[in-house]
Amino acid sequence: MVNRYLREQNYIDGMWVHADSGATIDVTDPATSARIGVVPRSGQAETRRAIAAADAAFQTWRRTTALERSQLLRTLHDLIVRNQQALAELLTLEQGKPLAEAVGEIRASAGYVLWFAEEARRTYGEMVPSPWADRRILVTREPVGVVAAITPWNFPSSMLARKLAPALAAGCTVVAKPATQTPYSGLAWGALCEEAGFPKGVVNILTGNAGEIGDELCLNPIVRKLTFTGSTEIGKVLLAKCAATVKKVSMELGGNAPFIVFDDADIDRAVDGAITSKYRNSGQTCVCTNRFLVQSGVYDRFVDKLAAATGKLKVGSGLDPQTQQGPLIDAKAVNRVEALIKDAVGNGARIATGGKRHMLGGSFFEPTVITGATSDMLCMKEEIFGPIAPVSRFETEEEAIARANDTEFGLAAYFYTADLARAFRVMERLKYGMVGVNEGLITTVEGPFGGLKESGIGKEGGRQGIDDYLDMKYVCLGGLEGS
Ligand SMILES: NC(=O)c1ccc[n+]([C@@H]2O[C@H](COP(=O)([O-])OP(=O)(O)OC[C@H]3O[C@@H](n4cnc5c(N)ncnc54)[C@H](O)[C@@H]3O)[C@@H](O)[C@H]2O)c1
Ligand SMILES: O=C[C@H](O)CS(=O)(=O)O
Repeated sequence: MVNRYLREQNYIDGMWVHADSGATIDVTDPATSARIGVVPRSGQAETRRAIAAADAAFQTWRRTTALERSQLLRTLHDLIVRNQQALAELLTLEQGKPLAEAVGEIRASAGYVLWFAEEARRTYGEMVPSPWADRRILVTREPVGVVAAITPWNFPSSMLARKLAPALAAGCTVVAKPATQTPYSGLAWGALCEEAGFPKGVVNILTGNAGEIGDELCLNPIVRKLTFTGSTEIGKVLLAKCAATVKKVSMELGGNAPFIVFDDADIDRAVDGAITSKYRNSGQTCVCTNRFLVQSGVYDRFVDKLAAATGKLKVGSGLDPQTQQGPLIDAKAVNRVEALIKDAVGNGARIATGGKRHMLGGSFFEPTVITGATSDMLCMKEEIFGPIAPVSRFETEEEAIARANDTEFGLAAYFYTADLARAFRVMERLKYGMVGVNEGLITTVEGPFGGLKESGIGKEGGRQGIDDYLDMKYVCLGGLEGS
């Protein structure tokens, strides 16, 4: 495969290197499982070297000025924008999403870099009025140091952008491990940072044995912060391991988004929002709607319109410009989706459209609407991470809010209503980190992204996104008699 950003080696201390053993991991086409390339199968030793390189680089990088870091990040942003097509093709090849969505992800990545190029120069401190005539009170914010970043396969570029950009802006250095299924978009960040002129060791990207690399990143005391995006299950494992050295942690974890449609909603707008929120990346996003709660008065109309729109979605290769639904990430994901449908139907749900593997075979699956869903079904309780839309009926606002909140997750929630008073009542009672009101696509760098409860800790993007990469220091400046 010819792509100027394809790298099949680790990027450590400014060098492209194989795993010490020379061992590799196959990278496969999500649709067919055919091998498309290899990456290093690294472990603890390579990770230790990457951490040491980041630590050495930090001693200099931390002393660059905010303006210098801002200018380098702008150079990085411009590089990403100029090469968005090549980066998007690489992303679609390894992850499968439609090329248009991949271009959107690359543009979002560039957006995070530009945002934090600007935020780099606004990490203000404070001077607090002193109670003592001979002393002054200063509050400063300083880079935390070496940051470890572990990212998922579903947005292999933008999830790393959300970590690299604020970390570099704050003056930190980074060791990143991309997902095993989609390593190339992560390694491409090494090539981009190298091309932009970031000093060696500031950014280090390595692939390999997730457990071994993860253990070293979590347990090595030189690493002062772990930022993780992935499943709640793995997030809990890493959170516990980071306790041993009391690291700062950011956790962007799983979701179980409710999508509530009230009787007074604009149904066509709600269906448009439902399609976007449910089927983006073939339902493989953390903020995808996981369950639809529809008030009785509009239930039949909403289901009919949603099923009709879902049935029109074009399934195919992500490289085909006509495709709206690419393959799931692998065969395991297909089996999981099938099992959720079987459980729902076995408990009385009905299939309004879809419901089985697509005729294209491989990891392609029919976008599916399930009606008559009830709260005891697995698809209403677990993160689906696939193109299934379970629809359940409700009677009252109280019932909708109670059911929406009845989950250990708290990432994103959506609801549609024309009633402003109801909008405020529901918005204020939903226990979620992010809420879309009459909108199904809410992610933007300006909005602080992150969840509550078992959906995570911390925010990415927004004014708040750089805070997790800074330590606050209080300085009492004495000996100022007569000042
Ligand atoms: N909240 C968010 O912003 C957000 C964004 C994207 C995805 N996600 C979540 O991510 C999940 C899907 O991504 P996934 O399947 O890659 O998640 P995952 O948890 O299986 O893997 C995430 C990353 O952790 C690594 N990993 C796995 N086991 C590890 C271990 N023992 N030690 C160290 N690292 C380990 C993987 O290699 C990968 O790089 C979903 O639950 C989704 O909701 C959340
Ligand atoms: O999967 C989770 C991503 O954060 C989705 S989004 O593109 O940021 O909305």
